[in-house]
Amino acid sequence: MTLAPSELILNKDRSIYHLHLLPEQIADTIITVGDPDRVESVTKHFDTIEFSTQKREFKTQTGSFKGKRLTVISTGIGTDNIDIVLNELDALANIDFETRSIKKELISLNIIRLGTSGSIQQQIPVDSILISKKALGFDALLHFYKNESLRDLAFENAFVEHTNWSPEKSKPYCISANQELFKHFKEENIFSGITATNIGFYGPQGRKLRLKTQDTQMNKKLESFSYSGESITNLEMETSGIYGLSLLLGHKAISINAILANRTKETFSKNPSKIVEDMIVWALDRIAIL
Ligand SMILES: O=P(O)(O)O[C@H]1O[C@H](CO)[C@@H](O)[C@H]1O
Ligand SMILES: O=c1cc[nH]c(=O)[nH]1
Repeated sequence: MTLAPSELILNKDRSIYHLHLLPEQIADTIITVGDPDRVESVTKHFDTIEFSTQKREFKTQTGSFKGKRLTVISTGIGTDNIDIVLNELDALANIDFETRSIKKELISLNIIRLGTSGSIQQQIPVDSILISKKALGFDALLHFYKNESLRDLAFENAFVEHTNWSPEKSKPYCISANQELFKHFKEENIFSGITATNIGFYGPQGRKLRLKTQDTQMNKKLESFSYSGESITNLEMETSGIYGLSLLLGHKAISINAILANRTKETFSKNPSKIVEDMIVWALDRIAIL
């Protein structure tokens, strides 16, 4: 099947539409960060940088760390951007841009998010690092793809019942991390749990400045929810989309976050850049031996 110009969109230089990348410019292991400025916070540790580009919020650098070729890309904020980044990275790896057709041999990328997040459990303090064992998506991204076989429907239904989830919102979807990557990164001093991915930073994460939220008890309900001994630990805005699309496309994904806020204790890190740097340094050493 040939992909039409309206579906697989290439720029004049044959790069993919939003990311502005050519297939040979990405590595098989990709680090995603939300903030474009965080790309260089990662690549400043590299031995060499072979390539840099930026279009909109999507900044990319490919280089080498301890002999391993890595690409670091910023996604900006939200799962709407994750739709673009994951589909375009997959196209770079698995679509032949000359014939505009899907390759016979598909590549599986390692996708590692190094993000920031807010904890909703007392015992997960600011300035800690957390790996997402599962993601619970409050965004609607995955509902636009055929996805039933990937989801933990029993978990989702228990959560909807516990929270009395409004039918006006999209149904939360629950997706697991890649188990191999989860085991590779999990360590004693690193927290793990279920990450809720939200479609906003304020109302959708229960923050109240001037506007009232639809359910003022939502964060308390998230904190008290437990299913098969597992709890929701933290809130951010990309992991569910990364886990869902990676599984659908045959890539391996893990999301690691520096905890900047503790919503239960109403605290925020006094030095957020330090824990983000600590996370980067720790994660790079684990990524180098993947
Ligand atoms: O720091 P990043 O990776 O952007 O992650 C978190 O920070 C942003 C909100 O401040 C959202 O993208 C959220 O997921
Ligand atoms: O509370 C927080 C902190 C960082 N990122 C989020 O999305 N929420």
